[in-house]
Amino acid sequence: MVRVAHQSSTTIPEHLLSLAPASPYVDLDRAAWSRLSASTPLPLTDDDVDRLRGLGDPIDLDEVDAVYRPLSRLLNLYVNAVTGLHGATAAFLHEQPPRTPYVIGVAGSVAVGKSTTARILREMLARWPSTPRVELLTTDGFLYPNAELARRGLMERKGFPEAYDRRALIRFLSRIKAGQEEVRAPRYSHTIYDIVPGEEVVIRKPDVLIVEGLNVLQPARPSAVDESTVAVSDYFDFSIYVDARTRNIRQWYVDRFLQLRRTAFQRPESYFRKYADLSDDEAVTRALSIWESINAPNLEQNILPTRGRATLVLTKGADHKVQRVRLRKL
Ligand SMILES: Nc1ncnc2c1ncn2[C@@H]1O[C@H](COP(=O)(O)OP(=O)(O)OP(=O)(O)O)[C@@H](O)[C@H]1O
Ligand SMILES: CC(C)(CO)[C@@H](O)C(=O)NCCC(=O)O
Repeated sequence: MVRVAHQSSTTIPEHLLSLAPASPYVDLDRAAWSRLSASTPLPLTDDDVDRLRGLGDPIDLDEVDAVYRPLSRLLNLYVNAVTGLHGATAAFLHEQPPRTPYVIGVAGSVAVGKSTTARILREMLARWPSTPRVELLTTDGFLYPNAELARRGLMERKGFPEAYDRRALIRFLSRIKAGQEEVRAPRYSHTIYDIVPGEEVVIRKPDVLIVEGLNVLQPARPSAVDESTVAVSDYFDFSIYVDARTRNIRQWYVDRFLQLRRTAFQRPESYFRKYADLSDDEAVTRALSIWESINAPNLEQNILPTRGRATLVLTKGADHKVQRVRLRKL
């Protein structure tokens, strides 16, 4: 038997160290990241941030200034660069440049704060002269209706990849990218916990479309032989993964459940009406049980493994503030 001596990393020769795979990301702490946009104006006010904040998310103008101002500047540079590239292709082909929306994906766990990130970005990007029309879409609308989930035995798998009509989502995105005048998607309601029959979201040729969802960075299924070999993220020009420690996200989920119990769950049409009258202890137990049986396994098995596919990773601390930003540079 050959014994391999333990070698500390300090003893690895310099020329071998350079062979280690380079990370595709540049890793910046909050202060370094926020210094990158000194000359970019901050277009939002305290009132705007109050309006855009999600339930339980303490985001404030300071956070928007430190984290979202540089991000909106970076995205503005990218949008202009892609427009230039489309112009180059069109000039080469002797064609008019196409007007296709710039598509941004926002991924991350349930309760991590994706929708707040998406709403803030929408507002910031809309203030740039080159992208006045920014639309937002959540992939919740592409969940199968509850009746179909029940038929497939998937009611306890909401948010898992198999609970979505992936083909319909891909069809939707291909129409968006083709520059179709009007593209429609089903509407999901958190209150009734289901697709709303007969209602649609209509997207009309925006300059930027932000697509937010748990599953947006999932790779294509390798076994499929039809259009589903395409991944949702193939339609993205840029993607953001909102990241945090699982134990913090679990806490945010439970806190939000307690808040919803006093608000949305009270509505007669709420699917969770049955939880409205639970005591604090009972509500915490119920929320933890949903978290541990559905949202945590989905995070671990399906969402976290897609983090390395994102263009940008925002890492939040226990106080929801972004502590670290990783930007793909390769
Ligand atoms: N059962 C519910 N009833 C009413 N509103 C809800 C319910 N669950 C979530 N919401 C609201 O809908 C918003 C979006 O919730 P959703 O579950 O899609 O977000 P998420 O996936 O947890 O992501 P994030 O918190 O990252 O935006 C939340 O901010 C919350 O206020
Ligand atoms: C609709 C999703 C899947 C994503 O937004 C999520 O909010 C959800 O309902 N998850 C299922 C478990 C739960 O009710 O938290």
